[in-house]
Amino acid sequence: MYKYHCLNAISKSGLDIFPETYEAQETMEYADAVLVRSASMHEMEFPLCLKAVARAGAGVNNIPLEACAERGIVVFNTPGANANGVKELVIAGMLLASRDIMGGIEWVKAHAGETDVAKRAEKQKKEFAGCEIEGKRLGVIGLGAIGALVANAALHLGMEVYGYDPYLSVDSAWSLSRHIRHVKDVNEIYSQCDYITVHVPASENTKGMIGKDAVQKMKDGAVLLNFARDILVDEQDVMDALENGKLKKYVTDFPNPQTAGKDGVIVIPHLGASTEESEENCAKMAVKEIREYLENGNIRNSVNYPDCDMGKRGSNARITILHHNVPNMIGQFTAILAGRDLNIADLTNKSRGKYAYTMIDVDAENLEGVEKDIEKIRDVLKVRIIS
Ligand SMILES: NC(=O)c1ccc[n+]([C@@H]2O[C@H](COP(=O)([O-])OP(=O)(O)OC[C@H]3O[C@@H](n4cnc5c(N)ncnc54)[C@H](O)[C@@H]3O)[C@@H](O)[C@H]2O)c1
Ligand SMILES: O=C(O)[C@H](O)COP(=O)(O)O
Repeated sequence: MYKYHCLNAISKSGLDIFPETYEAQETMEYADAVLVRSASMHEMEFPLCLKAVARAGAGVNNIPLEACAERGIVVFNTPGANANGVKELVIAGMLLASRDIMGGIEWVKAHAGETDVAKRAEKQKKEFAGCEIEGKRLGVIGLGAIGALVANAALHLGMEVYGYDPYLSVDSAWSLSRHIRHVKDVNEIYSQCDYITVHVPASENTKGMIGKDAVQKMKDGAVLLNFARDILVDEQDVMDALENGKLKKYVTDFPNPQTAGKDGVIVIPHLGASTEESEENCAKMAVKEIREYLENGNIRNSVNYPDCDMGKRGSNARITILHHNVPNMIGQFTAILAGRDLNIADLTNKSRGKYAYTMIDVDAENLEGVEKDIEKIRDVLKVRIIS
């Protein structure tokens, strides 16, 4: 029986994929796997039994990736599973920044019940007028799952689209329309675009990437959209730019005391991925990743260990070893098996930075003592025998 714990509400259609051999737990204490959305895990203590954390979503800045790796906990995310939900909200964000739709709606609410509301609205509406996005230039920083969808959708809405991503993946490159202008210097986005939207992961490298320097280079009256993470933007610099009229609007999906309720800022309560479809897609993908890892040892879409796949486990026992990426590990593992006269049917080893993963299928059912012997090897972080 496997045990899992949900740190956030996870869509039922995903959890329903767990078979009867899985049991939900009220706490993490005895869990083999944890499912999480945005709950911060940085201050949490992890039990020894925990083997996997699946982020039902994209951003993993709420999870201590290295600490998990050191404890032999594989962290997964669900790439692209909520990208369409975010794309649609980004388009909405551009429209909300272009016309005072919200101001207009508030005005109607305030005058509800007045018999001449229709006549007064016709007089008042000039106060809420704005511009169209067709023909305007959009700059997309980060052309991954979300950025690529936003860029393509904006083209279809008649915008001219510039895209910047120095680490563009082959998959994203294939998905991008050839009509998107591939920009090599982000300053071109700052100086040329009417709308700028950021879709990069939050990390030490990207923190504060849009600050005073970037804002000063932007066109007067530009609109900045941030549906990625608030820490990517130096929001004090953006507030100053709104106050002095350099920027027209800042649209953000991340409320905080600095921006909430402030003039010129449209703050959405982190709704990018909060659609039925995105929540289902993320939950289903997260549950499948956990099952694949717990039942077969296969790692798909990890963010702290290499992906590694030996297919479904057959009648052989499968040994899986998470370890540091240092020399002579495989030699030590195979020596333990050779010493017991065990035949290796298949073996795979993959590495990613400081960490590596070895999977070994062995022609035997009884591997008594093997797990303990491998655990004793220096630089081994977690061993499992799936049989
Ligand atoms: N608002 C929401 O609800 C919501 C939902 C999903 C994701 N997000 C956020 O959006 C981020 C992006 O999501 P995604 O699914 O598109 O991820 P992704 O991994 O598919 O794409 C990220 C892209 O950013 C690029 N990149 C990295 N550093 C860069 C840099 N310095 N300059 C330009 N490009 C850079 C990468 O090459 C990659 O193509 C997530 O990390 C998360 O923080 C927010
Ligand atoms: O990174 C993500 O996937 C989003 O920010 C969504 O977060 P949520 O799952 O908490 O809505």
